[in-house]
Amino acid sequence: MSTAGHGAAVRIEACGKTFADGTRALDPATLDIARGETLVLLGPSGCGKTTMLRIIAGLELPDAGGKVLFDGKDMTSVPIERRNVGMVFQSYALFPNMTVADNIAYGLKIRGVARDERAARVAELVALTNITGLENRRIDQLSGGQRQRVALARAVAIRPGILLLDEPLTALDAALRDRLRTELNRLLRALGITTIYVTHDQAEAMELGDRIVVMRKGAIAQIGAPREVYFVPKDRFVAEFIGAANIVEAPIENGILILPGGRLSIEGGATTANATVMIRPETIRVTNAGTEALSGVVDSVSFIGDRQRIVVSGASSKPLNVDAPNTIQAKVGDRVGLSIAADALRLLPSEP
Ligand SMILES: Nc1ncnc2c1ncn2[C@@H]1O[C@H](COP(=O)(O)OP(=O)(O)OP(=O)(O)O)[C@@H](O)[C@H]1O
Repeated sequence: MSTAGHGAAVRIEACGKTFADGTRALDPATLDIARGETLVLLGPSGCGKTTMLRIIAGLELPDAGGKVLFDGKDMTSVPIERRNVGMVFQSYALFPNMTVADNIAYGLKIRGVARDERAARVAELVALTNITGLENRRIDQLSGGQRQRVALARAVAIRPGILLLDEPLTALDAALRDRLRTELNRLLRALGITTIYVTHDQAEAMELGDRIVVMRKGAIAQIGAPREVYFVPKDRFVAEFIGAANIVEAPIENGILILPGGRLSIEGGATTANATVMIRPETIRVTNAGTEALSGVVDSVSFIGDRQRIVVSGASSKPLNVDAPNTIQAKVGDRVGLSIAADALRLLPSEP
């Protein structure tokens, strides 16, 4: 028996949502999700992620004119139970008094799958989600992480074409969240189900997503592979939402960024009176003073273990955050040189 490779392609077409009280949760959006792809909807609270997920699930109707298509078939008015979707939410919604095995098999049972096949499917999923040995426990005898594994096993037991996950790891503590994220990644790749994953956690989005949809105030700010949205953010909002970003405002003259602490070459930098430039903290190298075109003074040094965060003032109009190897010796008050490659300076559109 194989559970691999049966994902459906999803298209949402001009799907917007205005609630009865007038709240505009989602501007009309069009989005194609490939068969087997993991697409992450990422954005701050209230940006419309859950609304988009609920429209795909069939829990919410899009405004007039919007369409939801699975493998080219119009599903817009098909109820959730006939969409062949599996769902997992932040809170587990498992049956607390049933055993783990009965929870996982529940959807199979109501679909009339024979007992032997149910047992085989449960055994396979218990192994896949690393909960072997817990089959006969009741849900209320499990830890949070174990419950979330059961919820996942139950959602994929029916072999859905589409798996919808809404912040499934948010309720867990940080260490467990990290571990489950890695496991979930492996599981999604193994199953090949088309997955739409809602989160406000950018690390989760980058690890799990084939593509990330960054959302802001009901609109799509950017769609791209994790590396693309990280290295080539479209605007300041995306730059600051995905990872740490230094945003520098300074003039550019003939391809040279003019900063209080020195001058830097910038790719594609036409002359501009007030350019907005993003610099990721890990692309800045701290060197000896006097060796670089740019210099500043160390404001603070925070040892983080695998690296250190050094804040340097005087180089730019605002202090620069630098992620440096933990071997660099820098003390507060030291004058240091800063080396930044021309392609690490990312010009952003100026905003009012
Ligand atoms: N049934 C509803 N009636 C009215 N407004 C709603 C309803 N459901 C959601 N909203 C509003 O729509 C907007 C988008 O909500 P949504 O739940 O999609 O955001 P989200 O990005 O998932 O946020 P969060 O991460 O906080 O869950 C919010 O302003 C929310 O208050």
